[in-house]
Amino acid sequence: MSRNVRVVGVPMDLGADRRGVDMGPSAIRYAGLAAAVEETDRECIDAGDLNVPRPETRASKPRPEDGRAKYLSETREVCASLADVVGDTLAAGEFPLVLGGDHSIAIGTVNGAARAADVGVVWFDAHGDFNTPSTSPSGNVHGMSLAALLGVGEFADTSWAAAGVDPENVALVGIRDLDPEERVAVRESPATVYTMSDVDERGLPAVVEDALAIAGDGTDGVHVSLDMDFLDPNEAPGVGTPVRGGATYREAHAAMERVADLGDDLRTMEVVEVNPILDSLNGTSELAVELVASALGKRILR
Ligand SMILES: NC(=[NH2+])NCCC[C@H](N)C(=O)O
Ligand SMILES: [Mn+2]
Ligand SMILES: [Mn+2]
Repeated sequence: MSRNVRVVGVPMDLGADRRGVDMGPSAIRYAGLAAAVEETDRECIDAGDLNVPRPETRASKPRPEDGRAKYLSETREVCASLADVVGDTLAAGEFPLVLGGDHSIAIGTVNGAARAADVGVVWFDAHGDFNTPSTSPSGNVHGMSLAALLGVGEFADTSWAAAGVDPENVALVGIRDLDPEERVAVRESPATVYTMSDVDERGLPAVVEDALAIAGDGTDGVHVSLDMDFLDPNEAPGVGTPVRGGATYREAHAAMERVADLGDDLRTMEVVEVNPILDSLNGTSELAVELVASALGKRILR
């Protein structure tokens, strides 16, 4: 993967209950992203941030068509522009690196990635993000994004599903917190779920190798979605929905080193859910930068 990297920030917080995750792109840049990318012998072009409506200035009433999902229409608009940027970046031969923002933006990234190709997805997360408006206990769209882009449940009737993504080519890694109905939905889905118990039994590198093989099987490339709450909160405290028992620092690096082994088959990547307000001295952003570098091929000996 020797393409130039185009960074796209999406200061999105409409899909999460907390303000602050909108500052993620800025904090990740401040933690040295461009220099870390350039250390992997690629040019780092920063496309700036997409425009995201602020919750304080939205039209006062929620739109009835959004049902129980908060800011669904606004999220749809942001994701449509993100999909355009990602699609154009790929068409220009560059590598799109998307910075969140909450995880709802994955709907846009994956739609862009899948616009001109069949893609598989590896979803590193404590959560399944497999709720739908009717199953979500919170109404937060960041907990529905994977279901939305796969067209699960009510999302089957929307145009959210990324056409080029077959759920058979989707693997979730690190899962340890599912809502009751969400658990049923992931089990019924053809997507493969590697929970933290699988990681305990088999080790993370072996699990990640299987996940990447599932995503790459018969597809044109792989999208990697890294929710920073995949990591243990001791390592990554700056996230809105922390869950104990996550990946360690070393496991996360080992996982991203396997991702780097994809080479040119790594099509797109996003890092989401960094919330600098909840962080300790920007450490979660610094870790996000390190993990991006590992995914782009940085190694200890070079
Ligand atoms: N991308 C995330 N951090 N998602 C957390 C989702 C939490 C919970 N399952 C919900 O749907 O509200
Ligand atoms: Mn997530
Ligand atoms: Mn999560």
